Amino acid sequence: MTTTKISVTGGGEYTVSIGRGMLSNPERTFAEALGAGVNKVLIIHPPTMGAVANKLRDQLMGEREVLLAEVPDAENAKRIEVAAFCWQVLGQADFTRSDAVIGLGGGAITDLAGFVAATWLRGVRLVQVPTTVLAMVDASVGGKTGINTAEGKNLVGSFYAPHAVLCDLDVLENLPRNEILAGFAEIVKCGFIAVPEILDIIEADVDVATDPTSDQFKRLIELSVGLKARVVSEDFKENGQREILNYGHTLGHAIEHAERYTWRHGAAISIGMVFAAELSRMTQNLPDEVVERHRRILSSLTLPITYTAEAWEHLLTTMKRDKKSRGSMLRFVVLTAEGKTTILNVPDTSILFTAYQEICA
Ligand SMILES: NC(=O)c1ccc[n+]([C@@H]2O[C@H](COP(=O)([O-])OP(=O)(O)OC[C@H]3O[C@@H](n4cnc5c(N)ncnc54)[C@H](O)[C@@H]3O)[C@@H](O)[C@H]2O)c1
Ligand SMILES: O=C(O)C(=O)C[C@@H](O)[C@H](O)[C@H](O)COP(=O)(O)O
Ligand SMILES: [Zn+2]
Repeated sequence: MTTTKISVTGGGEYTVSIGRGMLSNPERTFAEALGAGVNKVLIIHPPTMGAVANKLRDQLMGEREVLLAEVPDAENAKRIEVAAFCWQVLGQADFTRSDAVIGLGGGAITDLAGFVAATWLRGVRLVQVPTTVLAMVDASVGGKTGINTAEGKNLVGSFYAPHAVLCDLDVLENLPRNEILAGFAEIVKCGFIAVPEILDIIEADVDVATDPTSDQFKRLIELSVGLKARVVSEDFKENGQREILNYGHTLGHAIEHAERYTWRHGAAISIGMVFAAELSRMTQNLPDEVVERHRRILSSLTLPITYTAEAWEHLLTTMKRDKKSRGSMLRFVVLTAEGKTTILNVPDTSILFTAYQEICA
């Protein structure tokens, strides 16, 4: 299989490589990705990637010193204590500005590793090696890094572009099916906000589309990364256009917070997208069939599309802390048509409650 290379220019120039065999035969690919002059590398990984990280360390050792930092799994990695542990490892091993961090894992790990690389000595080289569908199509690209706080999702972070992103599709072989499907929430997001071809491919045959060995799967990864690359290259720091990538996230992040970060990100934003579609129907005359298409496609991926009525007040409180808010004004990404977005300012939250009732279980 040929490796697809997608260029990104936001926050620096780098390439996202999508292919196979990069981890089983890493020496050349990683030497190229790390670039010249790197003497020390810290691989940050979750327990599930321990064996892969060990093997990678052994293969990269020699030319450079390679250390591992195993951190807690999933959202438990996105905590200030875990970032502090990584800073301690870097400090005790005398990492300098010519050294590098590799983020090897799902989106939680690439967000954490990005944050650690952005903050250590105010910025060291970062190579992202995403190992989930979600991290390949979204989290590893575009330079949003961050951790959660008790008050909300990703409330602390920075924009810090990687030096390279390596998506080795072979690593998905052991990714549980529910994680593959959760990652598809972000792929569906790309479909509704800008690339309807994505929706057609999933609808044509959901089993083939979600099979990591199929051509359709690779095409979906490429289409999603391609969209993200275009958007973040134009608006790295989210001053406008980049907000479209937050479709479904205003409510989705509030659900993750309500569930104390135990839910999969993709599951929460699946519900968030149906909510945003309902809001779009009410305010932008988005046709019923587009709203129903959200429900049909997300359900075909076994993703949730409803949430509990009792949670509303908590969700509203949390949504006010969303990064798109300006003062007391809540702002939502909504659709004017399939593939077309706009921003909805919401001075009066009663309309949000009406839309929420449409998604209550
Ligand atoms: N920075 C961004 O632009 C951006 C974009 C989207 C999402 N995110 C963030 O990404 C996170 C979600 O990422 P995620 O869905 O990848 O979750 P995750 O990182 O929690 O990984 C999901 C699970 O898969 C396991 N895993 C990872 N790779 C595996 C593999 N190859 N084989 C077997 N198991 C594997 C992990 O150990 C974990 O249990 C959220 O924190 C979200 O906020 C960030
Ligand atoms: O890259 C972006 O921009 C996104 O919004 C992509 C989202 O899928 C991602 O979950 C992101 O981390 C959300 O960012 P936040 O600024 O709302 O925390
Ligand atoms: Zn997301």
